[in-house]
Amino acid sequence: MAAVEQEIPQPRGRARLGLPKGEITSATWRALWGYIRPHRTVIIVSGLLGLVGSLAGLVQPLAAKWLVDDLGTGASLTGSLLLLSGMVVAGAVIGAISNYVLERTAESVILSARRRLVGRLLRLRVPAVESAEPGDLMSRVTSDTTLLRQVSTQAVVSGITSAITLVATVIMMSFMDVVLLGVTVGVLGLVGVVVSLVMPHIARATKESQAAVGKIGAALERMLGAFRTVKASGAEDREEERIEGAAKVAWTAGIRAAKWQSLVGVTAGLAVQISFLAVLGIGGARVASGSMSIASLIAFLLYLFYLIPSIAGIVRAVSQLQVGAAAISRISEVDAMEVEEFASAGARTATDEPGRVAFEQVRFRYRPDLPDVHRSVTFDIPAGGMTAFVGPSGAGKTTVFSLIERFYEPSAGRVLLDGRPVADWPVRDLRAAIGYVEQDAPVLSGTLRDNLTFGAPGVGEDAIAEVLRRTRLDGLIERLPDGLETVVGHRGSKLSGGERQRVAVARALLRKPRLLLLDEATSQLDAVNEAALRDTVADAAKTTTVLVVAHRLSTVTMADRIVVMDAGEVRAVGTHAELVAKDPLYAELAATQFLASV
Ligand SMILES: Nc1ncnc2c1ncn2[C@@H]1O[C@H](COP(=O)(O)OP(=O)(O)OP(=O)(O)O)[C@@H](O)[C@H]1O
Repeated sequence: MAAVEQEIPQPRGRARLGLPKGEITSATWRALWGYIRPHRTVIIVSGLLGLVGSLAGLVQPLAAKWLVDDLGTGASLTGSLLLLSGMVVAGAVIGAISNYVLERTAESVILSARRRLVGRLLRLRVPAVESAEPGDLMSRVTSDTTLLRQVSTQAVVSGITSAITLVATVIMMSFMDVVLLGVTVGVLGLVGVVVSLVMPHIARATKESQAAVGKIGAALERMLGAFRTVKASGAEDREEERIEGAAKVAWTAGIRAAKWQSLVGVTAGLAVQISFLAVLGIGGARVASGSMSIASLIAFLLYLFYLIPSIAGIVRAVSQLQVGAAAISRISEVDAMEVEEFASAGARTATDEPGRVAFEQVRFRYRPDLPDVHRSVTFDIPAGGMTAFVGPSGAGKTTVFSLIERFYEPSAGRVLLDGRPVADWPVRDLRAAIGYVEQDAPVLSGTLRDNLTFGAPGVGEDAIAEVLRRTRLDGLIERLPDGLETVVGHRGSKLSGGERQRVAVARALLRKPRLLLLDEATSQLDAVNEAALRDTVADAAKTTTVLVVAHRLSTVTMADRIVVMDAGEVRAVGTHAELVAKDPLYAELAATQFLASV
């Protein structure tokens, strides 16, 4: 049959997970709007509350002016004092409520960002994850999302309310004295120039700092993932240096961001002080010349002080936006990574019949820059029974399983389950039909029960007991004081290698697979474990199709058929006896590689 040429999906991860660029683009605004949109009503209401609080404060200088005017005329101060106090209290209460609502909303923004990211990470395609660092991906969920807190609510609201308050204050000032207003605006204009020059530096430093935090995560994951190897290799000091190196980069970038932020803060503060002095000097002269009243000067000065929080609010908002933009772009990079289509809920097909598997001239390589692992693989495996895949290390045996599970797509040819190309199966339905035991038999942290029911949640106690018996794990469970509730440690470190394998097999069997893929461990098992596993597999082969990447003679001799792979091709198919007689490579493998485990 003719090979079907297909594009190899490119792993887009690494290319996209580099150091992000510095600018705030329209994509940043779009992403920011995406985070804010579900909470827009709450944000607008609390923003309005904040605005009311700020504007209530604006009346204070006016009340102060009336108070001073009243002092001059000898009228009663009670009314003005009451108004002033009322304004202060109302402004403070409204401000506090608005602040609480905003903080609460910000936490909700972080939660929904984390939810979305986690959902996305779990659905990424295998090549996309392989081209990224797990620790860096983790830091995007934990650390970068935290940076959304301010930008998503505080920055937006305080930026807008501060800008409105600033405009209102300036209008009020213009009623007091236009000349003094001109002086003030002139000085403050300088702040705007400095701030706009400095902001991109803050964005860049923050991005570097976050990227370094990602590197710390990656380095930690590497170290903790191979903790015993690190210790056994005496590599503690070197690993420490590595992690410290990333921490120092984060520190340097953080310091740089802090430097620029301080510069902005100082500039804003200085500008206000200078305008104050200028207004005091020029205003004093104008009062002396009779061009304005002392009450207007006092009110103007109060408005000037009122400008401080507005300016600080705008400066803070812009700088938070820079910080948030760094986080948004790192999070958006995960959004850009390739995910699997999950159209179906993972339903089992109606049948429980053993599956049929076929490869038709399959060609595959892991990355475009790597050589073909499968050059032209063709085989046909009928339903039921046990088929062993053998061949030298690196022949592409495990890759056969990865292609059946659709972790990768072949560049040419077809992989079929039940005569239907796996590419046409909804991914979840396809995987629901398969039980897969990887070579290193991963066991997850948690209890034995968690691990057993991982692929079949809700499975009954009887089914668990039955599978435990079949995998000879019943004895182990009885010996353990906590039985099925025993915590197995990180990656099952509290279990022996053989036990881990049997737990992985039991987990796969509990899914009642129509196709069981078993990548046999290359490590030697003791006689009891090996016999237990062999019996389990032989037993499973009665009701399901079992494919085993075999490393043991005991496995191949009981196989119904053996597929011999070499250099990305199938070179022979037959039984043990047939292949020993007709295939020199198999005869050699049988005589050398497998003999050790007889
Ligand atoms: N994720 C991957 N990315 C890039 N190359 C890979 C990847 N997985 C495997 N390879 C390469 O593909 C080739 C075939 O690997 P595969 O695991 O299928 O071999 P195998 O026949 O199962 O070997 P073994 O008997 O040692 O387990 C090897 O050269 C391996 O280095």
